[in-house]
Amino acid sequence: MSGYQRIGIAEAQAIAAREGTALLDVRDARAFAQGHVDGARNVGEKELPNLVEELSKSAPLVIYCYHGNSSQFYARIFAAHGFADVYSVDGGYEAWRGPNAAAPSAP
Ligand SMILES: O=S(=O)([O-])[S-]
Repeated sequence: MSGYQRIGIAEAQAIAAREGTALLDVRDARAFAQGHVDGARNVGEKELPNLVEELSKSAPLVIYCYHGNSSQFYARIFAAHGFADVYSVDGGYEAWRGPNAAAPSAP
């Protein structure tokens, strides 16, 4: 099957926790530096050609952005390059971090 799936946060968290899953954060570097999901890798459009060569096409690939729109753009591209298990996270990072995460926690 080609294409990608849109998934919610609970499913995204479950898939991201699986061994071998690649988790991509496609927001800008500044947003990533301010906070991101553990284990995520920050990537941009320029890196797409390298990523389609580098990442496993059979391993799950979970992509999130700010709200779940641009991650679909990336997901479509990976799927078109033969990635079999591609997910775009509905709600993006904003949903993933949850309503209680607005303020960074102080040490
Ligand atoms: O990152 S976004 O396209 O969902 S605003």
